[in-house]
Amino acid sequence: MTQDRGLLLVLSGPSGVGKGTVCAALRPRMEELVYSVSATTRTPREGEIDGVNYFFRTRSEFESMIENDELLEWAEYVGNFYGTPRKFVEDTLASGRDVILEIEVQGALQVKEKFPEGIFLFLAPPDLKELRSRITGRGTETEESIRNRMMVAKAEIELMDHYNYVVVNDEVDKACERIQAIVTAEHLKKERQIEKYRHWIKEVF
Ligand SMILES: Nc1nc2c(ncn2[C@@H]2O[C@H](COP(=O)(O)OP(=O)(O)O)[C@@H](O)[C@H]2O)c(=O)[nH]1
Ligand SMILES: Nc1ncnc2c1ncn2[C@@H]1O[C@H](COP(=O)(O)OP(=O)(O)O)[C@@H](O)[C@H]1O
Repeated sequence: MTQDRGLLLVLSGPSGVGKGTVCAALRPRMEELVYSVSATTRTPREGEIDGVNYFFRTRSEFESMIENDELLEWAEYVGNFYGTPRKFVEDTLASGRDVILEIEVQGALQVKEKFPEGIFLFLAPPDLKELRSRITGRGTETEESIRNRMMVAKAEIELMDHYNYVVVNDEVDKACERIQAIVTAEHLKKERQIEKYRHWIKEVF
C-alpha cells in the first residue's frame, strides 16, 4: 500500500502579527507536526543555533541554493534572504507526516503556486491598532520604519483572500486552538470519512 502524503500547512501573515510566537506555542501542543527549518542570510541572534533555528548561509551560498533549485520558495525580507529547503519538505510529506512552514507573505504565495493542495493559514491581528502596538512593542523600530511596516502590513492583509483560513491572533492560546481545530478537520476531510461510511446509507434505505 502506498503511504498517504502528509498535509502541508503554511502559517503566514503580516510582520509583527505573532507568527513566530504562535508557531513556538504550537510545538508542545502539536508534537506530531514537523517544523521546516528555513535557510537565511541574516546573522544569528544570541542563542540561535545553525540547523535548529535556521540554516545560516552566506549570500553566495544562498544564491547557489536558488540556482540549484534547492528552495521551494524564497523571498527577500528587510535586506536578508529567507527560503524553504525543498527536499526536506517533499521527503517528509512523502513519508506521511504533516509539515508546517512559518513564512512571510511573498513566500507563502509562491508555495501556493507549487502546492495548491496545501492548507494556507493567514494569521491576522485583532485590529490594526494592536498590530501597530505589537510592532512597536518589539523595541528597536524607528517611527519611519514602523510606518513602513504598517504600510507593508496593509498590503499583505489585502492578500488574505488567497488563503484557506484566517486565524485571528487575539490570544496565543486561542490562535493555537483554532489551528489545531483546522488541522483536525482537514485530516477528517482527507481521510474521506464520507466515502468510508457511504454503505450506511444503503443499509438504512
Ligand atoms: N519566505 C520566507 N519567509 C521566511 C522563511 N523563514 C522565515 N521567514 C519569515 O521571515 C521573517 C523574518 O524572520 P526573522 O528574521 O526570524 O525575524 P522575526 O521578525 O523575529 O520573525 C518572518 O516574517 C518569518 O516568517 C522562509 O523560509 N521563507
Ligand atoms: N496574541 C498576542 N497577544 C499579544 N502580543 C502578542 C501576541 N502574539 C504575539 N505577540 C507579541 O507581538 C510581537 C510580535 O510577535 P512575533 O511572533 O515576533 O511576530 P512575527 O513573527 O509575525 O513577526 C512580540 O512582541 C510578541 O510577543
